[in-house]
Amino acid sequence: MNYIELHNIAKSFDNKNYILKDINLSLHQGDRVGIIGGIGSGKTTLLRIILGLYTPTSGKINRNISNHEIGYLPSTKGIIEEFTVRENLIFWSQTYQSPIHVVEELIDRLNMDKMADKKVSLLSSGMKQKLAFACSIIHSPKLLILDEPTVNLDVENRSLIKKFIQEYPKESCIVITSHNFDDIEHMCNRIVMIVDGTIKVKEELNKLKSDFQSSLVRIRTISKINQQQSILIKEEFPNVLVKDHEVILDKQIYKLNDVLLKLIHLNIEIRDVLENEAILEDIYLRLNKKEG
Ligand SMILES: Nc1ncnc2c1ncn2[C@@H]1O[C@H](COP(=O)(O)OP(=O)(O)OP(=O)(O)O)[C@@H](O)[C@H]1O
Repeated sequence: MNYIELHNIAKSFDNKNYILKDINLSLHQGDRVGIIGGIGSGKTTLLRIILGLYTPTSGKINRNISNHEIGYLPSTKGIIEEFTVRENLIFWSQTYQSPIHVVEELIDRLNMDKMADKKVSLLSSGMKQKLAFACSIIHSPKLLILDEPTVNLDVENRSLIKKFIQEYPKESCIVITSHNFDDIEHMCNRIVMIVDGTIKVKEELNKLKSDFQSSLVRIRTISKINQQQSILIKEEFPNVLVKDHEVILDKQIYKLNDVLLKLIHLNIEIRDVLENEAILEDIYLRLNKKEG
């Protein structure tokens, strides 16, 4: 079942510059959709269109879900600063008419007992993030829209939220934006990549990874690659990705041996060479590179 279908959606705030163009996207029951894209690429705008908070400039939206069945974690948090954590949860549970026992369950599952009676204005940004997440799921929504759910969180709480999302009822649909590709890989099975306001990639994560697996090679280095070395590598192999401790190349474009020789020539010590291993971050950088 499709909860929401977007057909040829475009959005402009000033009728001149288009933030989004030609957006076609369906959100199905069971989907875990990761929306990725650079800063200001239009991810939040797209979420707000899905939610009905922004009206598209053109295009058509079909909805098979009521607003009460949707949960939203905005990037700017919708929590009440004057209330305590528990009072916020009670407020949202009453707003959605969900059973009151859910409040205590969430406090327990999300490890919030120590902060439960603290005023929100006294909480750290990570604590506020966790509370905002709890508020967005208090009514067990069928469609859960999470704008950067793990931002500001420490490792422990990030993994708590990720586990919660992984265990969320399978028949729901979850849409997540994040700049943390590792988190997206752990929580999502479909990837939507936005570049220049259009959907550049809309694909199953596994398919995307297997498409890139055959040709990407990662050379990990012991020594840190400095700026000068990076420039020299890029001069000869413009399409490789150079990071502090690794060089990623596409075997369809360059010979592995040629790149290895170059690194050795530049006195860069090699740790190992990993073939057939694609991670979302590399795929994203590579797709962005091609476009640029
Ligand atoms: N209400 C608005 N009025 C005018 N411009 C807006 C409005 N909301 C967003 N924009 C513009 O739309 C563009 C996309 O913003 P959006 O917040 O959707 O990006 P994003 O991909 O979520 O960015 P980030 O990763 O930085 O959170 C930006 O240039 C932003 O300034």
